[in-house]
Amino acid sequence: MANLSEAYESAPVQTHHIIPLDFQSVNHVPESHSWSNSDDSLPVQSQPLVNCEQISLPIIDLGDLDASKMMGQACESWGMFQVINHGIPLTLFRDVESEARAFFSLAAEEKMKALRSPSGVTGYGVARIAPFFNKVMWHEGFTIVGSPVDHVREIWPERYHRFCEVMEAYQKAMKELSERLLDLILKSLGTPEEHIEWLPSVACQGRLAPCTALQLNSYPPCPGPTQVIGLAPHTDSYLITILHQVGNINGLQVLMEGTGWVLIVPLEGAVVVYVGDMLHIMSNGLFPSMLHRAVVDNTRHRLSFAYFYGPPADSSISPIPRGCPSQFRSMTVREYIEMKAKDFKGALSKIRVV
Ligand SMILES: O=C(O)CCC(=O)C(=O)O
Ligand SMILES: [Fe+2]
Repeated sequence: MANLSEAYESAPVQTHHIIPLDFQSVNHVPESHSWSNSDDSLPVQSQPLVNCEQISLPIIDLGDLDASKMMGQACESWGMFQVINHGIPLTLFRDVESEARAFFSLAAEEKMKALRSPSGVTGYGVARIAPFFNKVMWHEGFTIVGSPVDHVREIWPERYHRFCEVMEAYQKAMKELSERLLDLILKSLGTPEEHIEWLPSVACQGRLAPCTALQLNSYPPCPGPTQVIGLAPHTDSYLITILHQVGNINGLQVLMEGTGWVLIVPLEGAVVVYVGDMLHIMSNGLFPSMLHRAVVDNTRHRLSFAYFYGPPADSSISPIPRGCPSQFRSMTVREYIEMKAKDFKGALSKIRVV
């Protein structure tokens, strides 16, 4: 996604919206992080942050002959599903976990050496959506677009190779999985392949690179978990997100119409796949891009890895013609990312035409 950098450069973030709290040095929730009585409010304030309802998301076996149909149904009804038999070795998840833990357990001043720049994408920092809220999230992250080498070498001049190799292997595996999943999801929509030249299955030599990013999320244990929010409610921007939740620590919640916030309990070995805004647009609103958030634990350090996959930066996205009027105008991936970086809550409604 190196070629999307300009979209982010056009919306630089102030340094205080990048530097995370030094979590190791606090034993109470500072006012800046206490969301309990803030105007931002937690959108559905009446909903408990913890002990909320749990749901069983559809679990789809990638080897199932009906996988495409099942994915289409899950995307339509839930905006998400879990995948098993995805072919990603458990050892790869463990390697990413061990590198992520090595990084996030460093002292704050060490992690600061890998800080994201105000107009950059790769590096250490709080979530990009931070400027849109008055309160600060109980979260630190490491975003990787392309290679993290320049940032990690600052910290580990001797052993940065290992971190980079593991992240590269994970990005490669996630890219392949994203493309398999997208082929199946788009098939379920009856997409005429020749209309989408960037589709993996139509891939030809010289194909433009898709926009991808890997986000390592860290939610340190919190002395007041009900006062804080790990990641504030948001939808993801690209086509699909593949999320791996480390261990059996609950955290991911999704806002379901009529029910409220529900917990997506981690399932060992499975990944959660969700529809992002661009797939919502392509499906002409048929597949919802769900609002989701992360809550934190009071004793355990939760990690999650989110991989975002989108079309090449200059390709245009628009609803796939399926006989109904288009709900969205077409725009390039770059334009959409720029809009969302400036107005993350209003971007989708700005391009809605009906
Ligand atoms: O940590 C989680 O469960 C959610 C992460 C997420 O939504 C994101 O990185 O966009
Ligand atoms: Fe997300």
